[in-house]
Amino acid sequence: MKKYNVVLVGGGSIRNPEMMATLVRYKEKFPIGRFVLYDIDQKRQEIMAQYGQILFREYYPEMDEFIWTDDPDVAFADIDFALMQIRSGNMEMREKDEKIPLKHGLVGQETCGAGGFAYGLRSIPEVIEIITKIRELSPEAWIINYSNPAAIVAEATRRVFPDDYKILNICDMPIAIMERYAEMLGCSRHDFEPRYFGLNHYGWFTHVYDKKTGEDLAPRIKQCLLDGYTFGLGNEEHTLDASWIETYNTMADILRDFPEYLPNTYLKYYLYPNRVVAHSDPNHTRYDEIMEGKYPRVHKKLNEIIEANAVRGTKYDLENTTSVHASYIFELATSILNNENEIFLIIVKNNGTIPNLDPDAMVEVACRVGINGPEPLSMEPIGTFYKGMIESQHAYERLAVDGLFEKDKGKLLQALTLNRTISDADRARAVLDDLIEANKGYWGADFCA
Ligand SMILES: NC(=O)c1ccc[n+]([C@@H]2O[C@H](COP(=O)([O-])OP(=O)(O)OC[C@H]3O[C@@H](n4cnc5c(N)ncnc54)[C@H](O)[C@@H]3O)[C@@H](O)[C@H]2O)c1
Ligand SMILES: O=P(O)(O)OC[C@H]1O[C@H](O[C@H]2[C@H](O)[C@@H](O)[C@@H](O)O[C@@H]2CO)[C@H](O)[C@@H](O)[C@@H]1O
Ligand SMILES: [Mn+2]
Repeated sequence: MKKYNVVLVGGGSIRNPEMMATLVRYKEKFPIGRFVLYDIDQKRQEIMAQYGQILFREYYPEMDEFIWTDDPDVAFADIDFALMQIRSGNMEMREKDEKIPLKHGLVGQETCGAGGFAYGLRSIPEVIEIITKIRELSPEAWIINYSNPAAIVAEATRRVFPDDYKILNICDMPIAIMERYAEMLGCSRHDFEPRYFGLNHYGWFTHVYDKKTGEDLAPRIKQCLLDGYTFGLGNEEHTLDASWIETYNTMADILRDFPEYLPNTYLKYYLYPNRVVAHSDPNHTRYDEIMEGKYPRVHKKLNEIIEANAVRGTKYDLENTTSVHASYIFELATSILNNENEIFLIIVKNNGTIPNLDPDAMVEVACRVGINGPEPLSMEPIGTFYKGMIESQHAYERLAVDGLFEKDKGKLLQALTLNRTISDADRARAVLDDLIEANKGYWGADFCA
């Protein structure tokens, strides 16, 4: 059986332990020849590499080679799959993305509103540079990108690599929501076949079909939510924190106001920005929660494994090492390679899938995915409320990318003014000036006032 060469771009990511452990679980369906961690920060990926050595020695002796590097020429040569998870500007900039808007009384979030805008303008040049390099060295590689904010990153990759069907932009939020529905109904998310539409972090489930019977379970899920079902802590590292639990539980509020479809969690930032700001602490955001929780928790576990291995050469326990996020990525990769044509939600060029939206918009919809890439499932036209919401957000996304590519501050101001979390030109101008200052050296242009 053919073995595949895989590079994980952003090798120091805090999600890497679960990615590597999931790689092991998929070795039958997705056998690996060479596995590469690539990061601009070798020091950051050192601990991941040490863990990987232990893991692969014990559970993946069939792997030919495992390396970690900060050299793109080494990392991207002769690659079949690139999985991209970079955080441009790292957590230091995430803190600014979250706290600067809050100073202006605006939503401060990693991927939405003014913070997501700043992050997007940093991500786009770096993602494009990496994909360009991958294409130079491995023209046929599949590139699965989930570096955020995926919506405007996808808009940029569509423009720069228009015919490249092997670049897939994805998000795990809908799948993480489906995992929560499955807990609610006492089944598995693999029992579901979703239908979904929107932009990334800005969409709705229209149906959640039972794969075996064809029954649409959406009405039951809605009823449970409206009857007061509450989400508690999840089983995974990323669902252990209070802010995420609150976000999951906001889905019921959204549904009470807009009962037609099951909402994505992120709609809370666009539908209730004032409430979100009122409940935010400008000095303690998701950034702080991660630095106090997820980062030390993951590093502690890795250090324990590395120390135990040094003393006893222990067999490390693979239980509880995967995640919805990692599983989803490998489910997608294997559906491509084995031409399984399973359904995934992918960010693709609309091309008439949602008939009454711009054909060029990068929409997130249900697609069958096999060796020839994603094939979107066509939909009925969407209603006026959803169309209006999506069109204004899509205009924001396009203007943000236009402004970056054309080095046009006026378009950046137009973008932020249109964003529903802002909707006011005075506030858009003020926050833009602060973001320009904070992002000097990142946006690829000097957007002086
Ligand atoms: N689309 C989704 O649904 C989804 C889900 C989870 C995570 N993400 C995204 O994945 C990314 C990683 O998240 P995380 O919390 O695991 O990150 P993290 O902050 O723990 O790690 C990110 C890594 O990226 C590296 N990096 C930064 N710029 C780079 C560049 N230009 N080239 C190579 N490496 C670079 C950093 O050095 C760091 O090691 C973020 O963009 C996050 O938003 C997206
Ligand atoms: O605040 P963070 O950095 O912990 O997470 C931000 C990401 O949140 C969404 O993702 C999922 C996560 O990846 C998944 O594993 C699940 O278990 O928890 C998160 C929320 O439920 C989002 O889709 C990503 O785009 C964000 O980067
Ligand atoms: Mn996402």
